[in-house]
Amino acid sequence: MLELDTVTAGYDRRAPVFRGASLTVAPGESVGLLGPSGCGKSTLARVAALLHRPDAGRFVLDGTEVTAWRHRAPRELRTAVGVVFQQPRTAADPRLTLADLLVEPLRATGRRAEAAARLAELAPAVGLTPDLLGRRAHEVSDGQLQRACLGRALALRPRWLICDEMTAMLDASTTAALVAAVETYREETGAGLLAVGHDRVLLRRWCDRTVEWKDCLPAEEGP
Ligand SMILES: Nc1ncnc2c1ncn2[C@@H]1O[C@H](COP(=O)(O)OP(=O)(O)OP(=O)(O)O)[C@@H](O)[C@H]1O
Repeated sequence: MLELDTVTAGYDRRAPVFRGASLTVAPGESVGLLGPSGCGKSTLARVAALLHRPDAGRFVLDGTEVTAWRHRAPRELRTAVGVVFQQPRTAADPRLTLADLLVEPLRATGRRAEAAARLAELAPAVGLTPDLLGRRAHEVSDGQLQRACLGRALALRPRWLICDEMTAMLDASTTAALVAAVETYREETGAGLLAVGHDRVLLRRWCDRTVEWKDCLPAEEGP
């Protein structure tokens, strides 16, 4: 279970972006989080991806309360969550070839020996042909780079996947291919998904249920 319970977070403790947001995703479930631009969806997604420490509230992942974020988070929690962002250009190290990008998490966790075998599975799973694997970020399209970023997120076989506007800048066919790659992975592994975005039609079609941002927040005080 992924449980965000009355979380307050932002970038200035005196003026948080949101207060008291709650959201739960069951194992194997896919939840789409919809809301207006700037409300804080990405910030909440980053809390769930162990990338942003909240100011208050609880985050419980598979029964373990998270008390440390980013590099301080225990490895078994960090590797349980894969994350894909909107902008592959800012999320990918430009020095790496797509092949190295795909298996970067294996190298970072001391599992270099598994890299070749995992690469052979990941590249076709995200639709990257062998000719693309030797190229660097500046030599591929946004869609091709985003495929590599999705592959990287799947490299350690996470139990949870967080897709923050993963397809916002992609065309319809690349969007469909990336959604299909996520769903194939989920069918194989039973992973849960939190997909954040504005595209109501896409998220309703993709996810088991969608949640409106306002429904994550506490009901307003009565008059
Ligand atoms: N690193 C940061 N430092 C300071 N403020 C930030 C930072 N990142 C985001 N913000 C601000 O926090 C607020 C919420 O941003 P966030 O990206 O979480 O919203 P969002 O709902 O995901 O928006 P969008 O749908 O446009 O991506 C915005 O006002 C934004 O300007």
